[in-house]
Formats: sequence, C-alpha cells, structure tokens
Amino acid sequence: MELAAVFTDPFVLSCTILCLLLHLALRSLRPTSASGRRLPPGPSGIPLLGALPLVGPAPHTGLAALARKHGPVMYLKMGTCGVVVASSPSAARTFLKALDARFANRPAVASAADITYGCQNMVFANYGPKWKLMRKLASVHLLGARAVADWSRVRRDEAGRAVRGIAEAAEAGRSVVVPELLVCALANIVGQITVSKRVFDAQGDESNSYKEMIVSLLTGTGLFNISDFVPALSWMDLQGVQAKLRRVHTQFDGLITKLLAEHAATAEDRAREGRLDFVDKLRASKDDEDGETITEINIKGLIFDMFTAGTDTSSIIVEWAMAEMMKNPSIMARAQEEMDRVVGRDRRLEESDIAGLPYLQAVCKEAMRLHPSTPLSLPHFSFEECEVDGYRVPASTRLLVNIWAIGRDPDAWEDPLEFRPERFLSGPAAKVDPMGNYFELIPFGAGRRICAGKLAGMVFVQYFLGTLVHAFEWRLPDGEEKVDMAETFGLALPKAVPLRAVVTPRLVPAAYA
Ligand code: HEM
Repeated sequence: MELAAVFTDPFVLSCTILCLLLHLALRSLRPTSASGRRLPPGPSGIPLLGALPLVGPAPHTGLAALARKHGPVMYLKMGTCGVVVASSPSAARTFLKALDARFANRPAVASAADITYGCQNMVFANYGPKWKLMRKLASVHLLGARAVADWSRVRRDEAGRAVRGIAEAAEAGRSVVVPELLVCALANIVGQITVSKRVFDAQGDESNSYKEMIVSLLTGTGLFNISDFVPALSWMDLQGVQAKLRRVHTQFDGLITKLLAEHAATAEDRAREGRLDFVDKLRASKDDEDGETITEINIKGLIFDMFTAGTDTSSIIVEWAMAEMMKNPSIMARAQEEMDRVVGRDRRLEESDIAGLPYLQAVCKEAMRLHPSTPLSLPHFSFEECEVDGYRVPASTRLLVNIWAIGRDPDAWEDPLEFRPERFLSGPAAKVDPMGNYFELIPFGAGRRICAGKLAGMVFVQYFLGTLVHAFEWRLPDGEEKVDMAETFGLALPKAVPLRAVVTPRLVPAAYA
C-alpha cells in the first residue's frame, strides 16, 4: 500500500485515532508513585480529561471545595497536564517564596499565545533574559515608585473628568454604571502614559466596546480550555474559545497598530518638547549589555499588557468595594466622615491625602481580600522536580495559587466572609499589607512574578475609590432593593451584574468644575 493510501484507509485511521485516545486516556490518569515519593493528595480524574470536569464553571470555588477535601497543597491531573494548587497562606509561601525560582515560568497555553503575539509580552513570557529586560524597563519608565509618582498629574486629570461626567449625569437625573466610567478613565491614563494619547474622548459606545474586548480577553484566557490541557485536541477548539479570542485579538491589535502609527507621526514633536512617553523611552533604551533587545512585537505586547492587566483589574476592585459599601451604608458613612474630616468638602480628594486616610486604606484591603481581581492569579510553570511537605512535585507542573480561597481561609481570617475593614485597623491584621509580604493577603501575587503594576494598581484603587466616595452620595436606582453580589469567573472576577447607581454631589459646586 502507498503511504497516502495508508492514512486514508478507514481501518488504519480508526486504529490510529483509538491508539491516540488510549494514549491520552492513560496519560490523563493520575500517576501513582515514582522515585519512591508520592504526589501530593488530590482527586482522581476520568480518562482523557483527568480532573478537569471536577473543577466546574467557577474554578476558584471548585478548586477551593476540592482543597477542603484534599488539602492546601493538592495535585491534579487535568488532561495531560499536572497541576498543583496552593490554597492556604503557608502553601502560597512555599511555592512563591521557598520555591519561587523553580516556578517562575509560565505554561505554554494556546489561548494565551493567540492573543499575546506568541507570548512576546511580559505577562506570558517565559522566565529568562527577555522577560527580565521587559520587566526592568517597565519598572524604570512606567511602573516603579518614581515613575508612578511622575504621572500623578495624568491620574488627577482623568479623575477630574470622571467626576465632572458623573456630576453631569446626576444633574440630568441619569444613573451611572460604575465599571464603565472607571475603565474609560483607566484606559485613558494608560493611553497617555504609554503612547501620549487619550484613547476615548468620553465614556460612551467606543469605551464600552473597548471594555467588552478586555472582558472577552480576560474571560477567554481564564476559562479552563480543554485545548490548553489536552493539546492534542486543540485543533478542534471544542469550546470555541480560541476562535473567539483570535477575533478579539485582531480587533485589539488594530487598536494598538493605530495608536503606534499615530505615535510615530508625532515622535519629533515629543522629542523637541522633551515629553517622552513609555514607548519613546522603550525605543531609546531597548538593548541591554548582554545583547538582549526589545523588538517592535515586544512593544506591542507590552502595550497590550498595560491595557489589559492595568485597567480591568483595578476597576474590578473599586467596583466591588463600592458594591460592599452600598450594601453596608455604615461603612460608606464612616469612610465619608473620615474624608470630610481630613479633606473637607471644598475640594476633591488628592493622592497626597491618602496617607492620612487609614479607613479608606482598610476598605481597599478588605475589597482585595474578599474580591481579588485575579482569583487564581496567573498560572506558573515549574522548571524542575521539587519536594513539598515530603511529596514529589514533578518538573513541568502548572502552579495555581488560589488567592480567592486564601483571602477567605478561616484559619487566617476571623469571620472571613464578612466585609469588615476594621480588621485592618487593629489586632493581628493591622500590620498586613497586600504587596506580597503577607501570604494571607496576596491580591498581586508574590515572588519574582508578582504583579509588575502593583504600585500603580494600589494608587488607582485608593485614589479612584476615595474620589468617588468623597465626591458623591451613592444609592441604588429606584426599584432595585439589593446590591447583586454575584461573580462572573474569567482570568478576572468581576461582578456578574455591573454596578449601576444614582448619585448626588456632596462637595461645593466649584469642586466639580
Ligand atoms: C489592583 C490592581 C491589580 C491587581 C489585583 C493585579 C494582580 C496581578 C496578579 C495576581 C498578577 C500575577 C502574579 C503572578 O503571576 O504571580 C499580575 C501580573 C501582572 N500585572 Fe497586575 N494587577 C493589578 C494592576 C496592574 C496594573 C495597573 C498593571 C500595569 C499597568 C499590571 C501589570 C501586570 C503585569 C505586567 C503582570 C505580569 C508580571 C510578570 O509576569 O512578570 N497590573 N497582576
């Protein structure tokens, strides 16, 4: 028989498919033991998919339930991939501190590669010289403490525009949709500091469709996509996730390409006026002493990171904090009373006021504890085999840190399900900050892959939440009695129903000018 005929022969084809399925099924069963040490405890799976179906549509809650049964360090076989899940502060400390270097990679995930120019960005880059250079340049020119302080004027300006827009809505008797106005403001900040461009003139259809793009990207990449766990089946794209992500990516790439073309056309003006933005600075310092360099694709990848990782994440936390405060009016009143005392009602809140507002800071921490914007963080991937609590964790294992479960761990938090900012004012939690040093509260992750934008994220959340709560009274629209607190799972964890509210100004009229 000729070779071509062999592959079209129905019998040979059926046998090949059967062998492939059998091979996948065997690989997906939980390996028992090897090299004398056992794998960490975890559920057994079913052939082919392993434990994937046990995780359910909201993996952060599904994995938390499994961890209650199997323990805070749990090993699952999902499809053909080994996954270890850390679900307690001490398990997170083990993986993100003691074993940080070994788990510093990202897994090769088809759905991420599709939208990140083949992982040429910082968020999905493997741990190595290119990632280090991107991270260093982003820190020096955009996200480090000095850089974040340098662009406070941009944040002040966008917060002012947001406040004016809300005041106009109030005057016209219109309600406002909190996440829409926040994402519009944050995207405009990111646009200005990266490519000197406000991306949306005002909140409206254009900014709302941008938000939809980000939501689709975060939802799509966060989904437990069968193709990512059984790569041999990825060509079938069984859930249609990749096709959708590729469509949204084409749209997003169109936006970035347009921004970069406009940016190139105005480069000389910026150089003459000495007002260089992130992309200008990246191009001027793109090579390191070891010969590593940032390409134009990396620049696109970094812009993509800043818009996706930098907008919805912060806005989700502010929205949840507002929702919790509207649900608990005494918390809203206490925050407003603190701001009236420290800031007064004659002007808007400034970033420099935040240091004197401990209750506002506590509200932000409490929102990050109960509603972390990336509940399973981002996946890490191990370089080599290691030992954890006497168990063997093989090389090439994916690590998921269940930040959501850790924030609700009853061994770490008293009354963990209650929204109680006071817990951060006195007692054991008073010293806890969310910047990666206290493993019971790690909304930004921890270790060397900790969120590169944690300082910016913290300022966004505190400043925008403070500004909105100080400048307006917030209530639900007529006819709505309860704040809907349901979540939608993706890579991020937004409210299922966007928070809509009716507002009344509470400062002197000049503060809204
Ligand atoms: C409150 C807001 C934010 C939260 C809760 C948050 C959370 C996170 C988390 C959990 C990670 C993964 C950490 C890990 O892999 O262990 C991450 C990574 C990242 N975040 Fe954020 N983030 C926020 C805001 C921002 C902002 C404002 C930016 C940039 C403008 C940003 C840029 C990034 C980047 C570039 C990474 C990838 C870092 C790397 O892989 O080396 N984030 N973030």
